[in-house]
Parts: sequence; structure tokens; C-alpha cells
Amino acid sequence: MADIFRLLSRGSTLAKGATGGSHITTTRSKPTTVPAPKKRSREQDDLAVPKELDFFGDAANVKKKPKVADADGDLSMDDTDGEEEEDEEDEEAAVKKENGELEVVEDDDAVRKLMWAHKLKYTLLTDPTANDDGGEDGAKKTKRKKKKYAQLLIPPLTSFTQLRSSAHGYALSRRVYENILAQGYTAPTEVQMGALPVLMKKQQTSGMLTSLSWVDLLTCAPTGSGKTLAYVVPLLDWILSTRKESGGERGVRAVVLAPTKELAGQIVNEVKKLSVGTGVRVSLMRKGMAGTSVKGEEAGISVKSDILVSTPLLLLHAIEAEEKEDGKKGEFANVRRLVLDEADVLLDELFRDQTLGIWRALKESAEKDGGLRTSLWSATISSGTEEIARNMMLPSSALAAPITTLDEPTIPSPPSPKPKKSKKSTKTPETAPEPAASAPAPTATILRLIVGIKDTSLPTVKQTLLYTATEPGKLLALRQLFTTRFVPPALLFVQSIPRAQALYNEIQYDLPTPGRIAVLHASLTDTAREGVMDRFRRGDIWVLITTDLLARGVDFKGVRLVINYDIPTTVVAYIHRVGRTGRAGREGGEAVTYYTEEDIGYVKGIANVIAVSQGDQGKGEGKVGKWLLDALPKVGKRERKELKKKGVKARAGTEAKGAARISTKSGYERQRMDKKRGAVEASRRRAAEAAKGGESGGESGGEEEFMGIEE
Ligand SMILES: Nc1ncnc2c1ncn2[C@@H]1O[C@H](COP(=O)(O)OP(=O)(O)OP(=O)(O)O)[C@@H](O)[C@H]1O
Repeated sequence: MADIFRLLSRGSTLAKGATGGSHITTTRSKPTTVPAPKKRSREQDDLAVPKELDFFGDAANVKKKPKVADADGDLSMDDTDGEEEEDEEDEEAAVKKENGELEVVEDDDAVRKLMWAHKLKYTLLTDPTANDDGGEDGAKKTKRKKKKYAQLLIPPLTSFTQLRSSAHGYALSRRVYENILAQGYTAPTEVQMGALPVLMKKQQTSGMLTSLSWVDLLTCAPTGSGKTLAYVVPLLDWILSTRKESGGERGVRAVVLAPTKELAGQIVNEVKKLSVGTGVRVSLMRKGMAGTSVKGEEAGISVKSDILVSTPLLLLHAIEAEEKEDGKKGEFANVRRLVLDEADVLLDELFRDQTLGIWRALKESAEKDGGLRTSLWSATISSGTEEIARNMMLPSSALAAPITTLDEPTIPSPPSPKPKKSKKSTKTPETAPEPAASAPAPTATILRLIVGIKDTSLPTVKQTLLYTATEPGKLLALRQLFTTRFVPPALLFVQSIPRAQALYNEIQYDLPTPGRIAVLHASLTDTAREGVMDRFRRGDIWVLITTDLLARGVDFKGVRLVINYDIPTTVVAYIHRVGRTGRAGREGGEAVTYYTEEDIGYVKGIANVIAVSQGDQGKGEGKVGKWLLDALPKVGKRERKELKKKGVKARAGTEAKGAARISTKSGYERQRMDKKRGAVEASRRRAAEAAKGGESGGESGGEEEFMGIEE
């Protein structure tokens, strides 16, 4: 593990006053760490220069963005499903020269600056040291021990061309590299800059890139920042580089879990795009595959793919079915990589048991053979989720045995004083002894990567809170928006399935062109769900009414407007819903959140997120005033939990009970309309009966209410 750390981190020891050595990224040296910054409240953070990320101590001296290479778009693509070509040459030097890119990170200060500029923060979670956080002994206060973790400096990836380079420790297959460029991606996004070095760098042994890095990773990066590519490319890289070892045997080697079918399907498509021509196969887990029987059939269809993408329950059933059958995990015995996309949902109450069931089963079967490497991804990861994940990542043996690399003298080191301008040490002090060649395989290296400010919504999305007083007020506001400044496509979120359907019934004819509004929720059939997704992606649907089903992960590139018709029941849900717009740095996205009297207690959390994310950019109606933040009441933990579980009470329940009803009409008007409808129906029935009695003409029943395109 020491070797891997040396690959991942910079060599000099700041504690001893070195300002950095001049060496390339693959230098074998001790990790350089910086101590964790003091915790700051969100309100305190200066958003232009997030101080919590200023662990380099000299933010002011940092240049803006580093130069990154533009990709050479002139590619020759071969779509055959053949095996990988041998890498012929190190192309990077030539491309880098052409583009004048920043190629090799020179020293620790350069790494710090680069990490600061791209808001990357790595924390080593493997071996916390108990730290007295200043609590006092006494009658009222009890002394608390707080875990303290070391932070690491890891040179970020500054251009995709580096991925082709052996000198940088990557040597990614040419085909995958070309597939990345074929997507039109010219430079890595920040999460990719931070995660790819951790997950892909290989070890230099006798001048060759041999063993692979050995890291479990928790990544928290903003919505729409390209996390999918950040885990798919390392998976492809690992599968291709270990293909020979696996003897060309087919079968599942990596599993990706996602909370919804929509997201799972999207991930499969991403893997397909990035693996064109590599021979790597990917499948979406379906009923009837791998041990699960469908319609009474006994045997499941064997999964021939290298990568399997699934929602948790389906996969758990398949694993359990196999275990029951022969006590082995036949189909899944070779899985060595596990990815949890939207990890905080997968480890939250609803999915936790299923996810942990899968994780344990895969971990158990991998333990004797190199172990299972896991990575978790989300735009929001709570400390609770982190703790669950950390415990799962630590192998049982590692929990007892100290991990040799982590208590070396270079960790932690104090923050760098203001970097001196040109002073560079030429030699990297090696303080740690080299591990013996026969050292046992690493047991656990758990890293956390945070990109940007944790748990905030995108600053590029204009966010507005709109008080509508009452339920009918929301409908009026929505109709006004449709007739004044509406720019499709829009996603419209409500609290429940009955409310999604009710809103659809109410507004389906509100746009001048019919058929442009649709509804998508979990009660629809798979085919209907897929159909609506396709039509929305094609631009046939302009307004998609949905529940939190589509709040996470789903990437509709061009969504311009998110309307929280019903207030999200958690701040986390708010961040993810709003993140459906402003994808991949797109400007011009907007999010409007309506709230009524019933919601007042729940607005403060959202208002705080908006205030932090918008900073000085929030102008006019988008800005959350201090007066509002001060005026909004605080909500206790218990109430928040309740809200998360059941939603706003006034809107819970069915349409029949009135709670899900969405209409601008008063009770009196509705009663009159019901009576009128009753009379019309009775007269139709009479006409139909008369027609049955021998008279011709007149269709029975007349118009049925249109309940949605998919039903
Ligand atoms: N390097 C890149 N350059 C430009 N666009 C990119 C790059 N990488 C990914 N993208 C695009 O960014 C968009 C968002 O990517 P992705 O869905 O992976 O985001 P995410 O971080 O997983 O978001 P969420 O948290 O909402 O799930 C996609 O449309 C993808 O095509």
C-alpha cells in the first residue's frame, strides 16, 4: 500500500519546511498531507473563495484555472467488437506540445494550487486518530472525542491525453480514450480530474505498469458534474488491463448499483458509448436473469456481460436465489468492483438492507481473491452514510490490525505557509522505509474526495422561492408562468403519485400545443416509463410531471426549468431536483420552488441552500433575503424526519380523500360541476339504453377522461 500511496501523492514533507520537490507524478515517495481545516458553518463561507477548501493557506496567490488540453478531434473509429489493440506509442508528449497544455505538475505547491483551483479535497478515511475537539469536562459538557483524518495532496488529471500516457501512470486503452473524445468531451470535469488519478493510476515496477491502485473511494461532487464517466472509465480500464489474467473468461466482474430503473438504464447507455470497440459488455439486470425466475421458469439466464447494472432488489434476489440453489455465488463469484451510484439513497433506510446484502455477499466471495474494491458517488453524502460505507470498506482483519502506511511521520503535516515564490527543493526526503518486497497485499485504503462545497445546489442555476399562500395559488402561479416566461423543457416535481396524476389531469391542456405535457411515476409500466423518457429526451414532451423518482442521477441534458410544485421534503431532495438543470456546466438553468402556508416550517433549510449556492449571484427575486432567513422558523430533527418519511401532511393521501386534489376551483364550484357531470352521465346512459333498444346511431359512453398518454 505504501507504494500506491507514493504513486498517488506528492513526495515532499511539508512538516519539515520543504516547499516542494521538482518531480513528476509517478515519483515513489511518501504521501504529503495537509491537516483538516477547521469546520466552518455554511453561512460563514466565502463563496467566491471557499475557505473550507483553502487548505493550502495561500488562496490569494493561486492563479485561475490551469490550462488543459483540447482534444484532437480527428479520430479513426472502429466499431468492431474486437479485442484491444496494443498501445503503440506514448502520444501524449506530441499532443501536449501542440496544445501548450500544462503537462506535469512540478511540485507540491503546484499540486496544491491546482487542487484549490478545482476545489478538490482528499481525505484519508482509513485510520482516524481520536482527537480532543476542545470539549470540556464538567457537569454540563462532556468531553467528546472527534475523529480526525489526514488530508492528501494528489496531482489531478489535467487533460484526457494524460490518460494515454505511461509516464503519468495511466496507459488507458486507445479505444476507450477515443470513445471519450468521440463524446465531444475536450477536458476532464473537476470530479474526473480528482477521481481518475485515484482509481486509475498504476504502479511502476521495473519500468512497467503492473499492479493497480488499491483504493476504495467515496466521492461527493455536484449534480451534473460527470461522475458517471469518472467511474465508468476506471472500470473499463481495469477490465481491459486484467483481461489476460482472467483468461478471457466471460462473466460479471463489476457491478453498478443505482436506485431507479431510469438511472440504471442511463448508466448502461453511458458504458456502451465509452466501451465501443473494446469487447467489454454491459447488461441491465432484468427479471429472469441470473437465478431469478420469471413466470414460473426455473433457471435464470446467465449474465454474459463484464459489467452488470442493476437496481438493488433485483440483484439481491438473484444473489439469494443462487445461494439457495447451490450455496455458491456462481454468476457473481468473479465480481471485484462495486460502484454505488447515488450512494446516499442506496444506503438510506429504503434501500439499505438490500444494498448491504449485496455488498456483503460480493465482499465475502471476493475476500479470498484480492478483495472487492468499492466506490460510492453522489452529490450529497451525509456523515452517517460515510460511516456505514467506511465500516463496510474496512476488511474485518484491517479493523484490528493497524495499517502500516498511515502512521508514518509525514501524516499529518501542518498547512503550507504562504508558498515561497521560486524556492524549490530538488530532493524529496524519503522518511518512510520501503516496505519489504514480500509485504502482504494492502487491506484497505479509503479515500474521500469532495469536489466543491459539500451539499450545495449548483450556483449556475438561478433559484427562486415563491410564496403562493395556498394550494390553488400554486396553480395560478404555474399558469402565469406558462403564459409569460416559460422556456421548455421543464421538469415539474410533486410529492406523490396521486398528486402527479392530479396535476396532469388539471394542466394537460394548458399549453397551446396539445400532447406536450406528460406524467411519469413508479405506478406506470416499464414500457410506459421508457416511452415517456424517450419522448422527453426527443423534445416531444415539454413539461414532464414527476415525483422524486426522477430527482436523482437522470441526465436530461437540456432541461431549462425545474419547478418544485410541491416543496421537496428534504434539503438533499432539493439539491438533486434542482440538479436536473445546469448539467455539465450549462448556463441559463432555472429552478422555482412554490411554498404555501403549510410548508413554512420546511423552507428554512432550502432557503439556506439557495443563499449559500447563489451568494452574490442571486439577484432580484432569486436572492433569498436575510430578512426571510431570519423570519423562517427552525424545524426540529423529529419533524424533519417525519417530513422526509410522509411528506407534507396536508398533501399526503389520495385524490379521493382530497389531499392530493389539485384545482383552482372552490369546493362549491366543484360540487356544482360534479352535479352537472352526474346529470350528463345519466342522460348518456339513458341514450345508450335507448339505442340498445333497437335504434341505430349514438356511440355509448362518449368521451372518457384522458388519463395520460401511457395508461
Ligand atoms: N468531460 C466532460 N466534458 C463535458 N461534458 C461531460 C464530461 N463528462 C461528462 N459530461 C456530461 O455531463 C453530464 C452530466 O454527467 P453525469 O450524468 O455523469 O453527472 P453526475 O455527476 O452523475 O450527476 P448527478 O449527480 O445528477 O447524477 C452528461 O450529460 C455528460 O455527458
